[in-house]
This record gives sequence, C-alpha cells and structure tokens, in this order.
Amino acid sequence: MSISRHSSTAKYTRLDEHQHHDDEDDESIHSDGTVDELIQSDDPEHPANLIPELCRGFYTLGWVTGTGGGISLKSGNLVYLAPSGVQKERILPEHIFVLPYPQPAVVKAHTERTFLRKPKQEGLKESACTPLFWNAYELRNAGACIHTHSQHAVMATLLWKGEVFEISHQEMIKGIRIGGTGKTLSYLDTLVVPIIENTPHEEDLTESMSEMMQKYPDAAGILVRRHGLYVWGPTWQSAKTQAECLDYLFEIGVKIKLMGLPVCPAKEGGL
Ligand SMILES: CSCCC(=O)C(=O)COP(=O)(O)O
Ligand SMILES: [Zn+2]
Repeated sequence: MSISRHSSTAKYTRLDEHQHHDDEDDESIHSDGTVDELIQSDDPEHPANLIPELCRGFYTLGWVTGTGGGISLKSGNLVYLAPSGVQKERILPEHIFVLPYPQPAVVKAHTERTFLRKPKQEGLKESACTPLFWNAYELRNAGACIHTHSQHAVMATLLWKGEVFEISHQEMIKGIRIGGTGKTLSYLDTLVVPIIENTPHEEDLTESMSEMMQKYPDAAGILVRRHGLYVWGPTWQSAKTQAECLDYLFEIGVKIKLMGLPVCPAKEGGL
C-alpha cells in the first residue's frame, strides 16, 4: 500500500469527526514537498501498512470497536503507533506515529516523548496505550503488542474475581507461549493470565501491568478487569496468534463456567 500524492481518496482520509473537503490537503507530504519515507512503502509487511490492515481485522472480531484497543509494532529501533481515539478500522499509513526505541521518558507525559514522525493531520495524538505497549517492548523484548477490548476478555475478568484467570485441559493452550515469547505450553499445563484492576485513564495502568509482568514472568498477556487484554509476541504474527488463542480460551472458559462445568478439571474434579 503506497501513499499517492494525487490519491482520489485524499479528502476522505481524516479520522476525526470534523471531516473537511480540501483536495489540496495531503497529509503524507511535508510542506517542502518531500515524501515521508518512514511510513511510505509498497511492502505490505511494512509496519505502517500492517497496522491499518491488522486493525481492520481486529475490528471485525470486536477487539477494537468504539475507537478503543489497537496494535503497536517495533522494527529494529523504531516503534510504530496508531493515533488515539480514532476509528481504528480506518487508519491509513499517513496516520502512523514513529518513535525511536529505546527512550527513557515514554511512561511519562506525551510531551516528554521523542518522535521521528508525526501525522500531518492536526489534533492526532499517539495511542494512550503507548506506555503499556512499551512495557511489552522493555520487559519481554516484544516486537508487537496488541490491546483488545474483546468481550470474551472482559467477561473472563468478571467471572474470575481474583488475581488470575486459569484454565486447563484445552487443546488451544498448546498455542500459548511461555511469557508470550518462549516455548509453547503443553496440553497438560494450566494457563494462568494475571488480571489488573482498571483505572479511569489508560496510562495509569502502566505500573500495575509492569508489576504483574514481573510477578508472573511466564504470563503471555495481562487482562485488565472490565476493560480488555494486553498481549504481545516477538513478531506481529506471533502476537496475533497469542491474542487469538487467548481470546478463544477466555471465550470457552466463560462458557464452561457459566454452564457450571469445571474449567480446571484436575483441580475441581471432573476428569
Ligand atoms: C472507548 S476507548 C477508551 C480508551 C481505551 O480503553 C483505549 O484503549 C484507547 O486507546 P487509544 O489507542 O485510542 O488511545
Ligand atoms: Zn483500552
């Protein structure tokens, strides 16, 4: 997907609620007329092309509806982020933020972050999930981090009232990797996913997510009660697989529990 200076859709690319119709406004071009190389590529695997494509897929799964949730990718020493509070299924490469990695102040205020590239469209801010994605990069050496608002994840946090979600004896457990990046679990392993309590502002989840990731080094993701899931992997493909396997296990775990059947049959009796 390349960005064309004379794209016929240029006037429809704004993501906020105040669409305007100025054909001259092409956000991919600098005022000096140069193109933005950090987000322009014909390679469908380029992060600036992948983020929009993956967000469209996640939207159909109900993971990033209502503007919430999303994905960040890291490639070498560059981190790619989507804008905050926008229609995630309509993001284009020109809307992507690019940051250098590592950088020390990412967990603090937006103004302290260093950017290599910001969208030209006024009013766009980087995802509020940025410091949480950064947790996955710093603590798990991840190459991608996904945040879902999946109802399966939210329901799991309501039915598992303690610090962790647990499930065993499910084939899909074999798709989950230790710590999200290591070897896969066995059918005989119990999956444990820590749950942190939600906060009014996404950024304020940063510390508790970091603490839980350190307390549970084998955890492949972190659930946020009444909110969703953070999950990561060394590559976008791996992070997506982890997200799909976890979501499946949350969904089936919720159904099993609501049926009154044992979710961990060896522990609860029922094998
Ligand atoms: C209805 S979305 C509420 C905010 C939220 O949970 C979220 O994930 C926002 O992410 P964004 O990338 O849009 O800042
Ligand atoms: Zn969220």
